[in-house]
Amino acid sequence: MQNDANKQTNPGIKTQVNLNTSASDTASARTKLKVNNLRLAYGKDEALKGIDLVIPEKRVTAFIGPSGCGKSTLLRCFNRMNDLVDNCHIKGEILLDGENIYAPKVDVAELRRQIGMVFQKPNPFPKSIYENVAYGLRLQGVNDRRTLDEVVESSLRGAALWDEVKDRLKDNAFGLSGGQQQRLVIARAIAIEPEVLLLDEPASALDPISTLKIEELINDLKEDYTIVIVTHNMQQAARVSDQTAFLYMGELIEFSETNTLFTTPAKKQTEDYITGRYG
Ligand SMILES: Nc1ncnc2c1ncn2[C@@H]1O[C@H](COP(=O)(O)OP(=O)(O)OP(=O)(O)O)[C@@H](O)[C@H]1O
Repeated sequence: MQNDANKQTNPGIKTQVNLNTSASDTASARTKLKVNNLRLAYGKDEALKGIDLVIPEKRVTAFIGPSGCGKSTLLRCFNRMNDLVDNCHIKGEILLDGENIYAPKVDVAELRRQIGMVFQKPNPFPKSIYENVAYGLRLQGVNDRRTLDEVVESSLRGAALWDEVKDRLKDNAFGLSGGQQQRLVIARAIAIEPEVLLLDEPASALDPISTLKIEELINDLKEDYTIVIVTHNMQQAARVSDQTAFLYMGELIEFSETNTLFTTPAKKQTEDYITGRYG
């Protein structure tokens, strides 16, 4: 999905790249996810045409590219969300810590616990702030009050929301602002201790200040989690990610360090896209 207000095609991008992680940092990172010749078709329409990609652990990887190029489809493959789509055919493999997540023996519910997902529009449950965060643990059968209290607090702190909600934990989550709701959803995701967080345009429905908070949060979260983010906003990709994949019409055109991709792209198609010539 696309939010034109956030769609950035500003050639000035080159001055705003994230300089936090060097190429050698990423090169030395352990591989968390490995995509091997991944092909996906909705019916007869190929949306992913043989993707190969390595996602390093505890780094932020961004997917960019024009609308319809397959960013969200690729993201959804990592926790098998596309399994829920009728007539969706997938070939190839995705290895999580070396194990193919598409192998028949894989427990998909457990996979989705390990690989959490946050969507474009905040989707808290119609419950209290506390119960939103406790939800996953309760599903796992945890009902001990002290354990729940501890996890709710640490998850809300982890999502940089605790100070804003600690005195209103029993209030309905719908009373929070959009940006707070999105951080609540992130708290709900991290409460069950995933290893990977998939973020599908997590800030595109938010105002600039909430967007900034989410970007700061992403930077903090990568200490503990492997993060993959889809964004239309190239400045955002440049600010938050360590490496960036540029997709075009179902193909991975270029994948490199974010600094490199935005300053000296290897492919003309990438350069055309980041300088706003199409997209
Ligand atoms: N559930 C679906 N059924 C059929 N076709 C789909 C489905 N989801 C996506 N597609 C198609 O797959 C292609 C890739 O879509 P996808 O949403 O992954 O692209 P995207 O790059 O994330 O786009 P956007 O930036 O607009 O969200 C598009 O042609 C889209 O129409």
